[in-house]
Amino acid sequence: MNVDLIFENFPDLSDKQKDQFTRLLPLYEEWNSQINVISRKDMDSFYERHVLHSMAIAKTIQFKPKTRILDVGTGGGFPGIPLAILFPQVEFVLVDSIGKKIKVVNEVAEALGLENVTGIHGRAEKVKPGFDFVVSRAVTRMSPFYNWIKRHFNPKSFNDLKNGILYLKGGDLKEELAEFPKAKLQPIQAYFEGEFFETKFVVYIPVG
Ligand SMILES: C[S@@+](CC[C@H](N)C(=O)[O-])C[C@H]1O[C@@H](n2cnc3c(N)ncnc32)[C@H](O)[C@@H]1O
Repeated sequence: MNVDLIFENFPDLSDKQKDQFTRLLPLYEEWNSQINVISRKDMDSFYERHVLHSMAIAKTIQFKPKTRILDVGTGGGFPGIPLAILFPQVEFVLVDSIGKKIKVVNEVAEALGLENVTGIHGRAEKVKPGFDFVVSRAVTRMSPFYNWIKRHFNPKSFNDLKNGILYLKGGDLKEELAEFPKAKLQPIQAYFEGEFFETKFVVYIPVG
């Protein structure tokens, strides 16, 4: 599984973006040998499980330039780094409570020349508000997550979707999302082929 998977699913990438996506794998291989940010067994399917999965958000919404996005619990930079490559005019703040993961985020962003990425070491609850969207993957259940970030949003939206949360989640979410009647689930399988995506969704919850 290589970077062609990304090029096939996003055929309009510029040469610069293609180069950045191609360089992601060797960069993460290098960093992962020093600091474990991606499970080693997943490195074989890095472009599918991490990069393409993160980019499902971009099939749900095309962020407009100057949109501000917070990636909560980004770990080594997912979904924030692939989205930042895809939307160079959009500002991304990637936060994680583990400092060494944020070191990897900032090193990868610098190596790729991603001037639209800021990595912050800290807790999501404490980040200064002012975002249009919060993106996330594999951090916690929606109820505590919502409480961490519900005051982080700009009141007005200029995108095609109202400001809110875009969360990559899997499994049976009926119970978890029962208290969020406005939640919309978009199956990722509608965008990408592959067994990995069969039970996964982009969950969108408007906030405010
Ligand atoms: C399972 S990892 C997922 C990392 C990344 N989103 C991904 O999908 O590869 C969960 C991450 O959330 C971070 N985290 C948990 N609670 C947090 C909080 N309150 N604020 C910031 N980061 C948090 C952890 O440090 C960890 O790196």
